Amino acid sequence: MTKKLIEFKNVTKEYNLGDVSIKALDGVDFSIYEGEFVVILGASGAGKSTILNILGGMDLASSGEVFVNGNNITQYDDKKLTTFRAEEVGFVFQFYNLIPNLTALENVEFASEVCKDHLDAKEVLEKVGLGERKNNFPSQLSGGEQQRVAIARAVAKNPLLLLCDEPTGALDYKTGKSVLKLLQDLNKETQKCIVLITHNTAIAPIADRVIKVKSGKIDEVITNAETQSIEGIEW
Ligand SMILES: Nc1ncnc2c1ncn2[C@@H]1O[C@H](COP(=O)(O)OP(=O)(O)OP(=O)(O)O)[C@@H](O)[C@H]1O
Repeated sequence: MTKKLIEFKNVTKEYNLGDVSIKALDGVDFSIYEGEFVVILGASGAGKSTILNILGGMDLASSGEVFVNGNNITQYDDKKLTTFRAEEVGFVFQFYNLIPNLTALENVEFASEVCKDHLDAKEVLEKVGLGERKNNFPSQLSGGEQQRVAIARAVAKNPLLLLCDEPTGALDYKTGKSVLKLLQDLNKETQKCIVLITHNTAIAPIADRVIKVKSGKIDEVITNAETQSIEGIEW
């Protein structure tokens, strides 16, 4: 049986703003297995980013437990969380957050070289189709190319999982699709677990499973019997 990689157990998150308390997550339970491509889907404000931030060790749950690869990360101290973020999780955000005065290759190396089992930065850049552009600075690359560098940077760490927060949010339709295809291909080729959050229901069929979030709760979990290639999906 496939191994459970991620488990959320009754996770809550409350933000206290003066007298007002906002329940961003209200008893969230789900599991994600090794090698899965999972889409977390929900409307704006549903709690998607909060889930991803807690899963990536960037935010702390108010209560509940989060297991990653068998370890309860809610019990980690700051030092352990820093190592977890640096080595176990690859992040891809809507805005690529590349370092402007480093080349594409240097951006990838900078992030990965601190990791024990990192991959060869040049090879990963080639894999995302940017071998020829390795000496370019971010400002010399298009948005889609910058996002590919950001994906290479995340992949080169050889992390346990990739967390992608609206990775196509700043891209046009066609470029966004090619970035999703890259993620889908990477998942198929390397079996690296990918968790991608989006509000775009159209892309749900590319995932092995879809976790729907609504008002801080899990609304529904859908298993796609067959995943669809992004090329065949229009929206
Ligand atoms: N730092 C914060 N302080 C206060 N409230 C917050 C904070 N972060 C998130 N929230 C609230 O928690 C709820 C869930 O937010 P979250 O960002 O997780 O939603 P989302 O599904 O990712 O939305 P979007 O698609 O718009 O990014 C929202 O009501 C939001 O206003």
